Amino acid sequence: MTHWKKLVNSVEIETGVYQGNLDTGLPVVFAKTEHGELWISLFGGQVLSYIPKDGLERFWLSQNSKLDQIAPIRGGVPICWPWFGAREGGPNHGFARTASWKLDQVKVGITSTRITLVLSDEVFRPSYWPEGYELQLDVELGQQLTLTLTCHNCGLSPWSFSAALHSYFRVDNTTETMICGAGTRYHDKLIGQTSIGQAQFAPVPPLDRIYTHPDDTIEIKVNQACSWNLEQQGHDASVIWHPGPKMPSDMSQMDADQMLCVETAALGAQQSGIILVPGEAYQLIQRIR
Ligand SMILES: O=P(O)(O)OC[C@H]1O[C@H](O)[C@H](O)[C@@H](O)[C@@H]1O
Repeated sequence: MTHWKKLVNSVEIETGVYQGNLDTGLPVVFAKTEHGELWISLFGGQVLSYIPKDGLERFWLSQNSKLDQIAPIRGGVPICWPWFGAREGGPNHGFARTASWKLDQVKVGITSTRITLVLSDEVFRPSYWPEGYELQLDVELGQQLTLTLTCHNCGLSPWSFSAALHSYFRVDNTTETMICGAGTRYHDKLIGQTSIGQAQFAPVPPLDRIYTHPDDTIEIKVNQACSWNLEQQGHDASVIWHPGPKMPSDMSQMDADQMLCVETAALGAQQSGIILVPGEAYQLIQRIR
């Protein structure tokens, strides 16, 4: 779906990089370079679309997503932080995906363009997360797209977090897609137990799996002729999700068959979180080709 790709009030802030709004008011950054096109929402610090030189959209964005700066955006690459999944007293997948990030810097280099967004406790410190933190998201558009999420502990005491780059990939047809590199061992969230599957498989929705020994590269074969490659760093798990027919209200049967979430996650041992001490930083990286 591309009907949302209209930029209003736009200003070119660096060569080929524009800041503006969608007609829903959503603040966005749009980049068009020799390497392709990229849309990023400042709400959620979320990449919404990436079309490299081959002209093929890598990310799925729900036709039903409101893009209203209130609800999480269903598509692209939401950032789950400071936790992945549910936690009592706070929103599912944490607050980073519904917070307003700031555009910090744009660097146009010889081989790539890097757009940096930040979110920190100075701007958003909810009562259920009173910790000192700064998040930095570097989105680098070069021969591939690289997303680097850096989490800093700027507080005075250690805290525990988990995180995911919750990428929604655009595929031709979910059930005809082949996944390779996720590993074989996973926690099946639908039945609440560990299972062992095939190293290469076609995802049949509904599925909600936390793969605990993924490779550094997962191949998503979208059809006979093409594959998306997802390289990961800093992760200890990869999540594969599709809700199947009982989908959330911001998804529709119309385009749900073209979606598959393959997510890069840092969850800690037995999904118990990762401890970050004051002054330390943690990086989670995705590279998409
Ligand atoms: O609906 P959301 O809060 O965006 O969550 C969407 C999905 O995210 C992940 O993939 C989880 O593993 C799923 O359990 C969850 O349903």
